[in-house]
Amino acid sequence: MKILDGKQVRQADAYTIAQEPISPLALMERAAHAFVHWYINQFVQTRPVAIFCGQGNNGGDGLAIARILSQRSYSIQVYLVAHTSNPSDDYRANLDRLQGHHRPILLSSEADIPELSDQVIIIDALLGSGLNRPADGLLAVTIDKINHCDNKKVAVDIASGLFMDRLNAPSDAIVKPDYTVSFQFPKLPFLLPHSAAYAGEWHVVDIGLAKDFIAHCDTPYELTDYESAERLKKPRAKYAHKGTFGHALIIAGSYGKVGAAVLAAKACLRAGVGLLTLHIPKCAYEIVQVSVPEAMASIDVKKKINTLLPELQGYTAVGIGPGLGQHTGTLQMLQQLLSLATCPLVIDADALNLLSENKELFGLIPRKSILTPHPKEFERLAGPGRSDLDRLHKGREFAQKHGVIICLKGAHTAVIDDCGRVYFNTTGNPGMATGGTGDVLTGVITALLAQGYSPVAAARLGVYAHGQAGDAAIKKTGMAGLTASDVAEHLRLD
Ligand SMILES: NC(=O)C1=CN([C@@H]2O[C@H](COP(=O)(O)OP(=O)(O)OC[C@H]3O[C@@H](n4cnc5c(N)ncnc54)[C@H](OP(=O)(O)O)[C@@H]3O)[C@@H](O)[C@H]2O)[C@@H](O)CC1
Ligand SMILES: [K+]
Repeated sequence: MKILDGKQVRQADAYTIAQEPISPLALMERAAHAFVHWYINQFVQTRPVAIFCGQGNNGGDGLAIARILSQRSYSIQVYLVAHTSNPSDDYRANLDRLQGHHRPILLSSEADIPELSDQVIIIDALLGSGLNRPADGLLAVTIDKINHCDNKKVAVDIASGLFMDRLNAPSDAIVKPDYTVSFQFPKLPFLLPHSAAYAGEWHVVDIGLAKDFIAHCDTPYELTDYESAERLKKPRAKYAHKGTFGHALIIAGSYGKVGAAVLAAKACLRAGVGLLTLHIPKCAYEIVQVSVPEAMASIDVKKKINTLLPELQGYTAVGIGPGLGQHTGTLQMLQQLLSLATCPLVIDADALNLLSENKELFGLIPRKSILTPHPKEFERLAGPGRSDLDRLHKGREFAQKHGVIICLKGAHTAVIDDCGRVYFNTTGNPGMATGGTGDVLTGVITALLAQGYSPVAAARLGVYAHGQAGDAAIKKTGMAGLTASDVAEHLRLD
């Protein structure tokens, strides 16, 4: 699913109106019905509804939603905030249509803002994607009051006060909803850590904007959702043998961090690799042979760290990093690997830290290698970002400049390809913020690369499957109890 900017959404809107054709008012009605369809599946009729409306089209949606809910026997009360001398035509039309069903209350000062009982659900339709300055005056006061209620809150399209395409200042008044029901597309701030709190749990509803327009819309931002993940998957052929699914080499582990190598190996096998060799220091030999009997071991000359690059011939993908440590001998091995590798690599954890400390090695990284930093590791690589958006721009620049793919890990891990396109992941949960899940991810992506997936597909599908495994695992363990081993165990690539 694509993520469009405000201008593109307006263009999609105008194109649909002209080509379908459909009147703007009928399109607003369709959007309101799509919202209500979601709403009635979520909240029972016995919960009263307070709908706060502005005077743009977002407010028009709110009024249409109020009418449709009232026709469905929901008990509603509309509160209007007059913030412009020029209300939109479709706002006016829906205000007319509401007459006979319901009498809205106009809020003209702070004292008019109602105290709501706990049972009331708040629908926020004050401001939408047409926000062109921070909310102030009575709008800001109303937003503040809404935020101070414990009531459940649902934003129509986007939380009032949240900019779609630019950063808000920390002091801006923005509704903090429990849910956002977004029309046709998610908005970029839903995917960024600092603004995600202003989206709550977000849902996208189809309002029938023209599919051909959307298909041709050029945007750097997309989601990896269920449909796109399914499209990325390659079926496993009936007459396949273990050679069909590649031979992965994972270079991992050091004294005290052998577990990282084990986790990466288990995940690699669960993600369907044909053969796996683990290159490990001597101290890890017995641990690995016992805990991952399916993997072959390549043993380093050193007891506690990896220093000697094995012969690379025959491997279809190489992953390096989990539990590696940052010893000088290991750095030399990494340098050798970067120079000699003929296939793309997966570079994680300590291998990334070694690169950050030795930036002159960037030029050696094989093209289309996959780097999997968490935000701190990314800052060490590319410098600090002033904001999430700035970090994302830095990621796009870095990926293009060095011809690599970056998995910038977070709640919505961003896979950034070497053309600067960004694919936000939609699976996973906060339980996965625990030691070892990164090692599991390295194993999964290395397995997919080894099986012949393109690096971008391996990164997108790997990140998606990793999150999906975390989601499956918490059904048994709960969020707090989730371990990286649970994630590895619940991986399912078909
Ligand atoms: N294609 C779709 O997806 C569809 C979208 N639809 C809906 O339309 C919504 C977008 O509608 P919209 O453009 O009218 O914007 P919206 O935010 O309601 O109002 C903007 C008005 O408020 C004003 N204003 C701006 N900032 C302000 C501020 N801080 N404080 C005070 N005033 C401020 C500004 O006027 P100004 O005061 O600048 O003259 C402007 O007139 C979208 O979110 C969705 O809900 C559906 O109906 C159908 C299909
Ligand atoms: K809103």
